[in-house]
Order: sequence, then structure tokens, then C-alpha cells
Amino acid sequence: MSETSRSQAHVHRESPEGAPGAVGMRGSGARRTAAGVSELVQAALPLIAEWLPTQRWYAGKGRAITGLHPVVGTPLQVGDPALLHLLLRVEHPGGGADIYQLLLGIRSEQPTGIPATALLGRLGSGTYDGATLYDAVHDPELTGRLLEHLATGDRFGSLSFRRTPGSGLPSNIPGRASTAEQSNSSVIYDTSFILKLFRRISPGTNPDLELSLALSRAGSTRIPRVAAWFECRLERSEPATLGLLQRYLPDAEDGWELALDQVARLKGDPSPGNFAIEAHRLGRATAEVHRVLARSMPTARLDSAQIGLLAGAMADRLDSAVTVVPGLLRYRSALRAAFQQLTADHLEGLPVQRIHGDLHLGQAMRTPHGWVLLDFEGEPAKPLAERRLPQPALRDVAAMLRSFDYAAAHLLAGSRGPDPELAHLAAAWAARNRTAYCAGYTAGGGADPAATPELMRALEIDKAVYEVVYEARHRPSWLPIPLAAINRLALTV
Ligand SMILES: Nc1ncnc2c1ncn2[C@@H]1O[C@H](COP(=O)(O)OP(=O)(O)O)[C@@H](O)[C@H]1O
Ligand SMILES: O=P(O)(O)O[C@H]1O[C@H](CO)[C@@H](O[C@H]2O[C@H](CO)[C@@H](O)[C@H](O)[C@H]2O)[C@H](O)[C@H]1O
Repeated sequence: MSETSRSQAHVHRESPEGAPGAVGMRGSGARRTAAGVSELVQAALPLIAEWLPTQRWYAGKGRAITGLHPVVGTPLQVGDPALLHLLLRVEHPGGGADIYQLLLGIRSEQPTGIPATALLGRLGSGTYDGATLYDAVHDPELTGRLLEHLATGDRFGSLSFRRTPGSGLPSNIPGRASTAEQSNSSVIYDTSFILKLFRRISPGTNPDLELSLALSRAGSTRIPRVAAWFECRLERSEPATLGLLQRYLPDAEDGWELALDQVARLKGDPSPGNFAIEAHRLGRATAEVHRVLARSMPTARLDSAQIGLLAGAMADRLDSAVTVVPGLLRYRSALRAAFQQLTADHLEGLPVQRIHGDLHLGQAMRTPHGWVLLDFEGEPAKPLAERRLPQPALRDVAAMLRSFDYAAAHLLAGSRGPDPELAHLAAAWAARNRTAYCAGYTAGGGADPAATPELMRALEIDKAVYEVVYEARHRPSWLPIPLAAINRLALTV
């Protein structure tokens, strides 16, 4: 890191209790009382610079950090422990920058029960000399405090906590950090609520809040009801969504885990259970969500120019993916040809609407009352404005089809050396469930994917290209899964 900046820091002087600007350590001596937010932020920056790139949700992996600039710092609890909310701008070479949300706990004594990966270290000399800085997501007392702010609808400077009417929020429940593999961080409050803290922040309403609220207000039971959220006004535009509190689904099973469990038993028993029934129901649930979204949010129909733009955007994404994973280059001309087949002849008037945007089995939870869909944030790598654009609803269908392929490929990845029998069983499992999902989608009132094969193929390729980049950045050992799909899809063009 070449630079950390004091000048750009904009810190809120209001504090929830105590003297203005105080984040001081209660009962630990005068030198630790009434310390300013700016001083704390400056003391924390070197520790943050070391810790940030090690986090699963950090999107700048592999890129150097050229600057760390506090954007807004807000004390949410003063004393010992203290809770500091911090929006931090992280700059990369070439002018790229992202804003991250951090919730920092500060305790004079080493906190107990905090995983090593959540400890940033000890603050150096000054007011906070020797205090431990850590990711407060793992501190039940501090995350309980966050729930209280949501329950009371508090406001600190540009940070606002908002409740939905009648959400009946309790205020005295400690939170526990979710252990799920995820792009953000979540905190669970007994079996009642789950708070997602978005990590990479963009100005504007996050589609997860926007779509979940629209579906909640329309009475849909296919998503966990929205109870509250919090946001920050970064610029003059719409506030940026920082966190989303929804009902927790205590009896739910994750679709990805269910699918893997079935796939793992394929070799011993070629017909273990019948996931295809679940795949069909999931298709129906997807269609139902699409219908409600089409009723409650703007829709449009594509003209020939927009069809050209759709195909052009896919080709552009492919080109930038080739720069990240050069192994894609050999498929480039075949994949571009697939995109060029998206023409006005068969797609003019195609309806577009708001969609989930990153649908996969891990975003589907099977509950005693049927499938529920989660995480309407869209693909985290895309700019927020792009994620909020109306899209062909079949984009979600294509994404889920890729997920059946992933589950089957996961089985093969675990086998020692080539296993043709297993490969056959896995491919048959994926094909069966893909067909069942599409049939369920059509039966539920969605467009028949078989009616637009060129569109479906292009959408699947586009998703697999995204996955190639995602895996290269986050899970390089999984890269062969989308690459194998690209190879297969290229052969069909
Ligand atoms: N309302 C909920 N009830 C139960 N579990 C949930 C709920 N919301 C999320 N989860 C769990 O947390 C995981 C991550 O949630 P998700 O919204 O996908 O986060 P991210 O955007 O960070 O990936 C999900 O896969 C699921 O296991
Ligand atoms: O759930 P997220 O919003 O964090 O989505 C990202 O991570 C997903 C993996 O956790 C990733 O999904 C890809 O891997 C899944 C298996 O782990 C597979 O079922 C999906 O089909 C595949 O796309 C998703 O793409 C990414 O945005």
C-alpha cells in the first residue's frame, strides 16, 4: 500500500451514547477515553491493509492496493467493547476502486470466541494502545447491538436503520456469525432472523433489497420476508444498501447440499431418490417468482437494436474473460458465433423484466412449504446499475441449468482418474434434472426454454464464461468445471 489518507476521511461526530466523537474504552484509563473516530481509524488502517485481502468476500484479490481511504466512520457503540462502522475506499493500480463495509470491534482485553481469521491485531501506541481490533461480525454482543439499531430505526449522520411495518423485531438477541460459504457476511439471530452485511458497497439500492421488498410487498412466500435494512447516503443519489434483515428459515435445506448428497450416492445406486421431482418444483417456484416480479416491476420488449446490444455485451464479457483466463481463447470464435445467432428474426419482441440474476442451487432452500429463493443481488462482479436492468427471464433458467451441471461435475472431480461409468451416470443425472427443471418452469407459466434454443445456448455460454472468471479468482481448483462446459457448448455451435 502506498498511501493511507487522513484528508478524505469523513467521520460522523454523533455517537449513540456518551460524548460526541467518543469511541473510548470504558474503565481502561483516561488515555483511552473519549478518543476521536479519526484517530481510531488512522490507527486501524495498517491492520486493515494486512487483513482485508485475506477475506473470502474481498473482491480485489491479485491486485495491489495503492490507497486506503476512510469514506464514512460511525461509532455504533462506545465504551469497551466499542463498535465502529467503517466504509473504506480501496484503490488499485490504473484507477480502479471499491468501497467495502467493515464492522470493527475494539476491546481492551483479547476477545474470546473470535476465530483467528477475524482478528486484525493489536492497535499501536496512542489512545488505543494494546486494544484488540477484530471483525465484529463474530461478536454476539456487538451484533446484538446492531439488531437493536434496526429494531429502533436509529439514525447516525448519513447511516439510517429502517424497519418494515409490522416486522415485530426483538431487540435483545445476540447474533452468531453464519458459517456459510458466501460473498458477503451474515449474522443469525436465534432461529428468527438473518442479517446480511453487504461487503462491497455501491451507491444505490442493492437489488437484493429492491427485489426482496417488491416480492415481500406482493405477498410472495417464495422469499424470506424482509424485516429491516440499513443504508448510507454516500452521494446525492439513492442511499447505498448496507445490510438486509430477513426472516430466518430454520427448517430449510440448501438445494446445493441436497443435490450433492444425491449425486454422491449415484455410483452405489443409480436411482437414489428422485431429485427430478424437486427440480420440477424448483422450476415452478422460479416461474412463480418471475411472474410476481413481472407484475410488480418494470418490463419491456426488446427491439432489434437491443438484441444486438444483448449479443454484443456477451461478446464483450467473453473478450474480457479471455484476458483473465487465456485458456478461453481457443473457444472464442465458436462462442462469438453462438452470440451472433441472437438475431431479431426469432427474438424481436422478447420480453425482459427484473430477474434474480445469479440463480443457482445454493440460492434455493427447500422448506416444508416448498422452495424459497435467496440472494437477489445478481452477479457480484457486475456493476450495480447493470444488475438492475431488465433481462430475459430465461437468463435465470440458464443459470440454474449450469448449477445441475456443476453438481454432476463435482462428483467427477472427486474421483481418482478417469471413470467412464461415473461420467455417464453424472451426465445422465444432470440431463434428467435439467429437463425436469425446464418442464417445471414451463408448467409454472414461464416461457418454454425449448422454444428459443439459440437464446438458451447463448445464455448458458455467457454464464459459463462468468463462472470461468469467478473460479479463476476465487476457487482455481474448480476452474475445470466451467471450462468443460465451455468446451461442450462450443462443440454445439
Ligand atoms: N433466510 C435464510 N434462512 C436460512 N438460511 C439462509 C437465509 N438466507 C441465507 N441463508 C444461508 O446463508 C447462505 C448465504 O446467503 P446469501 O444470501 O446467498 O449470501 P451471499 O450473497 O453472501 O452469498 C445461503 O446459501 C443459506 O445457506
Ligand atoms: O452465492 P453467491 O452470490 O456468492 O454467488 C457466487 O458464488 C457461487 C458459488 O458459491 C457461484 O456459483 C457457482 O458455483 C456453484 C457451486 O458452488 C454452482 O452451483 C453455480 O452454478 C456456479 O455458478 C456464483 O456463480 C457466484 O456468483
